[in-house]
Amino acid sequence: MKLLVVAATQAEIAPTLAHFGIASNNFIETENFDLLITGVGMVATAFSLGKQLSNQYNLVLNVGIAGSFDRNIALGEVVNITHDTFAELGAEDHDDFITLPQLGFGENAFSSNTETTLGLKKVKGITVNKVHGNAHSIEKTIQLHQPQTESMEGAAVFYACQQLNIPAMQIRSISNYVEPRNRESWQIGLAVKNLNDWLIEFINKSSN
Ligand SMILES: O=C(O)c1cccc(C(=O)CC[C@H]2O[C@@H](n3cnc4c(=O)[nH]cnc43)[C@H](O)[C@@H]2O)c1
Repeated sequence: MKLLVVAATQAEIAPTLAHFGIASNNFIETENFDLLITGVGMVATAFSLGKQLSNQYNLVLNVGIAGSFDRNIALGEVVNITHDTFAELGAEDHDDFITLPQLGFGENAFSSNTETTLGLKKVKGITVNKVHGNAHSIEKTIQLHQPQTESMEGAAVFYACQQLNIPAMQIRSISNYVEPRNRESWQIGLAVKNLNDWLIEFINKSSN
């Protein structure tokens, strides 16, 4: 199986690079898997995948950290985001929001199109350009999309993979709750450690 691992930043997968002795670069080919570091956000992700994604891959695995709206998910928990929506794509209508499908311009939500079972909690995410940090906008987003998690890339990876009909999965570890900005409470170190412990095991299993 040819696997492409996609992450936004090198920091999020540094323990995996160290474990496999891989020198850091934006695109790395190894014997068992390839690795793409896209940069943060959906535009950087789409551009980067546009250059590197091809049908030679049997699976694209998007990994990273994420925020959680759902307090039943612990900080540091690794989850499988199976459904992801471009939450800001649409039009404001005074106090209301018109989504892209409601405008008649196609889909705004994409899914993991693989049945691989991982034993992780399956959750529903949104992808945003602007990380939530305001009580009012958080409430409006919950009413509109009922998300459990939030990242800045996930839906872009699912979108690109759907275009080429390549199976995709999105595995993220929760670094913070989505709440009025409180950066001191983020647990990025714990999230990165747990994500990479999972990733190293997954790569080892899938290359056997
Ligand atoms: O300092 C900040 O405000 C900040 C905001 C977002 C991300 C970061 C990072 O250092 C990591 C980049 C990476 O993290 C994902 N992420 C993590 N938590 C969230 C969130 O609550 N909402 C959206 N994205 C999140 C994201 O996918 C970035 O690529 C620092």
